[in-house]
Amino acid sequence: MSKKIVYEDIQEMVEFVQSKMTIRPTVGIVCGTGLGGINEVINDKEIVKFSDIPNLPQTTVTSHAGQFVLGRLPCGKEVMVQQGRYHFYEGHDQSIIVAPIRMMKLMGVETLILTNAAGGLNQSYSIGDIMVIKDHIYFPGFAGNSPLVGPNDKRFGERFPPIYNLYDRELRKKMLKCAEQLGMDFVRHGIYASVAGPHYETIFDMRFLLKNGCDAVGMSTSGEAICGAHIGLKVVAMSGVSNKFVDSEEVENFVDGDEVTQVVNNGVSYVSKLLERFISEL
Ligand SMILES: O=P(O)(O)O[C@@H]1C[C@H](O)[C@@H](CO)O1
Ligand SMILES: Nc1nc2[nH]cnc2c(=O)[nH]1
Repeated sequence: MSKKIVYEDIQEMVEFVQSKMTIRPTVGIVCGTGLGGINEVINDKEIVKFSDIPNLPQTTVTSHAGQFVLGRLPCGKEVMVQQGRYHFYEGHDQSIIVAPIRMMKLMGVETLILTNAAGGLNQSYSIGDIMVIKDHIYFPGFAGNSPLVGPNDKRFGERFPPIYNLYDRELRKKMLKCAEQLGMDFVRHGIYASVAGPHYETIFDMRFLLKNGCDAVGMSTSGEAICGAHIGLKVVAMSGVSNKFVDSEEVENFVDGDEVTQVVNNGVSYVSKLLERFISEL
């Protein structure tokens, strides 16, 4: 387990990044597996690798680049893109997983957009659909693995943050409206089950999640969202559906890691189009 990152560490990281960058972002984007496409439309790019920033380890997931890209979208908004994230299953302390979110806040970000690759549970979903996250069930949090466990530093936020409207209602409405305007009828609105991984689910895991109202399942996002709300960011999140639950005991497997990246890569242009429109309307 890596060391715990405290407020002063985040300040040091932000000072380092700001000493090298001229962009002052108001929107933060976390790119999930295969969802780095927004970078292609960013102008005036400034890039810093996680491994160059004090206190941050490199990500261990091959499809996650491990860098921040700062720059300007065609609409003029300045953004900070986290290309690659830390996952709980990599063995990181929770404070590492959420450190980039806390950095974003100290750098001036107001709106946080989280993306991920997820398995579709809802049988009306298709591979390649995008799901705007309405709410989540955060299983690691139930089991005592919230990023907010431990001494609370008030500079990050209050001890008992209410998260009733975690995935901000107004932002979700705006995102869904943008999807409609763009004619993206494959954009859904559903419930994300966040599990620890790294193993995928058994048939009965999937049946349990589905019965309890979950539409998609993945291994990230919820802790980052909670941490974002704790520190005062407005949060919106979406999943790219990379595979689909097949409820049959005859099927050998319904998901494989390489396929997840491949499928999401194919849908990237849609995700970045949607994000570009959404950010231009913030
Ligand atoms: O970072 P995300 O949530 O997109 O990554 C998902 C979850 C696992 O890392 C991996 C499993 O397929 O993809
Ligand atoms: N836990 C989990 N994570 C995923 N990420 C992409 N697909 C899946 C899936 O089916 N299950």
